[in-house]
Amino acid sequence: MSLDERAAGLDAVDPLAGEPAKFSLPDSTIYLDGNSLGPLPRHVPAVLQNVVEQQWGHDLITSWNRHGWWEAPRRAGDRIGRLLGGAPGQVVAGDSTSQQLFSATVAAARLNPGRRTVVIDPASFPTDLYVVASVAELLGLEVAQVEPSHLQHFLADRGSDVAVAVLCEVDFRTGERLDAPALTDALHQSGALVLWDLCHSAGALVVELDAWGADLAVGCGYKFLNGGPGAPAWIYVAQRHQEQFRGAVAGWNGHARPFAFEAAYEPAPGVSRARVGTPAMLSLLSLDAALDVYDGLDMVDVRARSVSLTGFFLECLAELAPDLEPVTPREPERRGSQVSVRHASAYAVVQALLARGVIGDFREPDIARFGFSPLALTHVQVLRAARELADVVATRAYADPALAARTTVT
Ligand SMILES: Cc1ncc(COP(=O)(O)O)c(C=O)c1O
Ligand SMILES: Nc1c(O)cccc1C(=O)C[C@H](N)C(=O)O
Repeated sequence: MSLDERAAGLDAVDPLAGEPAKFSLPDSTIYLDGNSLGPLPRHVPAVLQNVVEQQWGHDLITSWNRHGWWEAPRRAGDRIGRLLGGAPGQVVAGDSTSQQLFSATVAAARLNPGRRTVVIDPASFPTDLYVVASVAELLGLEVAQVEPSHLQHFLADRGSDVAVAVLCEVDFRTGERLDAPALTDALHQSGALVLWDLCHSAGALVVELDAWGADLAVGCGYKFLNGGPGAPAWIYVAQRHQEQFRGAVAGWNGHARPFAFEAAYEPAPGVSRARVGTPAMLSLLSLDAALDVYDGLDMVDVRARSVSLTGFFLECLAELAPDLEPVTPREPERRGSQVSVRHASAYAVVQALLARGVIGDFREPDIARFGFSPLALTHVQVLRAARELADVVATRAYADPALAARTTVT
């Protein structure tokens, strides 16, 4: 069977074949960067227009009550929680991932007093490394950079001093996925807590935070959750830790009685205590609206689509560009919703693809990265993207010196 027939066949039997129509993307574009900025769900502009003109413009301050603005962080949080295997009441949306990570790391150190080490994977997204270093500096803790494959060994030696490990489930460069339940268990056996960064998981992978027994987790709203540029992040605090949870910043939105305007801080019951200040409401309501796309969907089906799209891309590359080196694991359970390939001119390869309407991104030093929004793409588009990539490599279209000049920031 030809690749064209395979692509058409996969789209024809796809139980979620109607999902791509929910997104607004230019016809001329194949968008493979949903792990940096998710595409725009078609219905969101109308919702935002109403938020701006009716809620802000007309209903003004009454919208905090009338349009549920005050509850929006918890409302969006519960909707995100459902996608992460978290029962209601454990997730709240707000702030950036970096800020949530900072708060969650501080909270973890406080939840596990007497232990002086924070473990982090050196391959983490850099903000995680910076945040953990700044928490350690502030609280007088020590940072240990440990590769996940060495974690068991490290814990056998120094586990009794580990307060928390901060781990990204999916490597943002390679797309490799960790065995989160096994690592969570190993850390718990040493008495350590785990803080999962699920930026590259939420909305694309089957995450089971409650079933894993995760302690804390954070992630962003603008990647696979499609909340829009700069959409708020979120934090998960397992029910069992909520009464002791104290984040880095005690702000009035997290107070037990915010509108009593009391001088002394008393944390709100439950996960609301992880709120800090006034949320960026337009962005939060954009995220909340974008989450409608997931209503009624089971993450098992979403993940099946992600595996099918990424697997088909790998299959196409194996046939069309056999010399290209994928760095993403071929085993579906070991990869996120991303395929990365290594190429000495990866930056120029990505630029050449951009000129042909295929949007991926480049990651230092030599990675061309393609992120698959599991609901927005078709297998026919995936094949077209693979053909363009194979052609760019085979014809050395990337060798044009104009493409090698580093002119972009992302
Ligand atoms: C794994 C990971 N963590 C954290 C971040 C940073 O998030 P923010 O910019 O919301 O702080 C990103 C992406 O920017 C990321 O990929
Ligand atoms: N957050 C981003 C931004 O504000 C601008 C450009 C890119 C981003 C990203 O999210 C990058 C992303 N975390 C990555 O995995 O590379």
